Amino acid sequence: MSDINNSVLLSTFLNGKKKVKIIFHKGVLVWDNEKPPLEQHTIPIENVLSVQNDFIKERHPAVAREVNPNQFTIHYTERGSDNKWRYKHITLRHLDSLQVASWVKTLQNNLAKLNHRPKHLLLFVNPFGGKQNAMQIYEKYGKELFSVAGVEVTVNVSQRKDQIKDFVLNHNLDMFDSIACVGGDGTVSELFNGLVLRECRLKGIDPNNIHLALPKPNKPIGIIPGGSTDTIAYCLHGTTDPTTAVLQIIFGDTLGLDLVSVYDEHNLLRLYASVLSYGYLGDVAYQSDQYRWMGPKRYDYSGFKKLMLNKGYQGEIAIYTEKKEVEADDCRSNCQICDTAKGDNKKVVCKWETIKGKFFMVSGANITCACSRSPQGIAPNCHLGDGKVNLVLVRHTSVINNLRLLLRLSSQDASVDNLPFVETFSAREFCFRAENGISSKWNCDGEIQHQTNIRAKVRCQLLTMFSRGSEKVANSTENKCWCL
Ligand SMILES: Nc1ncnc2c1ncn2[C@@H]1O[C@H](COP(=O)(O)OP(=O)(O)OP(=O)(O)O)[C@@H](O)[C@H]1O
Repeated sequence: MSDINNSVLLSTFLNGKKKVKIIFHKGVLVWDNEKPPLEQHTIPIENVLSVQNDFIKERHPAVAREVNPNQFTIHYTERGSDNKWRYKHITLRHLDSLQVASWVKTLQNNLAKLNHRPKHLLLFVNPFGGKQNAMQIYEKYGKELFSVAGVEVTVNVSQRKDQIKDFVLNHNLDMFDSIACVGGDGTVSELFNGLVLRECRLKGIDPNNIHLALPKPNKPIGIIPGGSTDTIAYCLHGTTDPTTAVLQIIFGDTLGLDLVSVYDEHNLLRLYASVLSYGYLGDVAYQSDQYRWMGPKRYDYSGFKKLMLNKGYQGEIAIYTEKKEVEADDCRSNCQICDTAKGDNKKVVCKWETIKGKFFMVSGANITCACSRSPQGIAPNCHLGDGKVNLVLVRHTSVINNLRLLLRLSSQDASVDNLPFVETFSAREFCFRAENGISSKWNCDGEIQHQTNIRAKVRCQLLTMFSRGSEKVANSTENKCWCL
């Protein structure tokens, strides 16, 4: 770090025919600083992907490429106000090749110090989810950027459901320093379920024992959205923009994401990262899977049908909590609450509380569950890594109230928690038991879970995710839908 602070460079280069005065000082590149603020560029080295000498253009392909000693390119990124990161580059020329060499060497040395950046990435691609274009997403948005940043990518295209999970469980992953996937929430879920079970196996921990701490997978995980809703990616990065997701992996910065382990009476059923939902959303997931050929529109179709049916489910919910009221704090980049939870080893005193009733929907949200169609999500105050879920209970009422709920879910500003038939509780664990013999399915990160009576426990920051987090965005013009 001290070297970064000590290097100072100041030169005037040519960019095309334009003169560019550029300074590198205290790890920050600044150019165009004589221009109005909006046209200036201030790029910390952490936002630079690479710095490369250019090559002299060869007339014949058989001739080996020769380095141009008078020209180099800085590949860098800038963040827009909409949480989207953009890739840019600037080519700089100088008659004095020593100037060029000095800039390239200094910047490359500074970049080399960012040794948390991935170098060998294992990338899973699910060609089945979303619009079935995950491979095209990688080719279009990922391939070139990874190459510019010097990340060696090994692509593994999944051939069947659960293949990603089986692969990470059974293969040696030592040659990779990081793992990512192109897919939706179901693909991410396969990946982390496999990684946690792998770690349990390696450390001899019984994953079915709810009382044991689950081991953290030892590699950071990246997500490039390629599914239908992509809630996990949206909640991490504040957007489902694929370029942004690729850049989050390249930057190498991470944050801790809670996972929730779900059990029946005897065994671990699975771990989830976004939401475990019973009633309406469980029914929608169950039915919409039969309409997968419709693509993402299947959720709108099944969602509307289930909304009009207005089924209610009798059940008993027990929550384990030290304070059931939810604090109204957003989780953004460098979240203080998640930061505190990370290093917090002190035992909290919790107690069980029971709630009974007839519910339209019961959801244990591990993250806000925001997505482009539901900018606030079902649990707007939920944190990525605070060790708690927000349990959102929607009482069974009228179709009109269900409509109000769904309008709130698709609203940019209003949230569901102040509707009179919605209660939200903060919990570290929860149990659900169906009553009266009529039951729904559980929707677990978009996958159907058939067991009805379950117990769920939050595992604080079990995953290390590639992301710099998100900032609040003022307005969104994206589509709204009926279901979520
Ligand atoms: N090659 C494959 N063939 C069939 N299914 C697959 C394959 N690879 C993965 N899967 C499964 O595909 C399912 C759907 O994938 P995914 O969840 O990524 O997409 P989605 O459901 O469209 O998106 P989202 O969950 O974000 O709404 C997952 O259950 C995953 O396990």
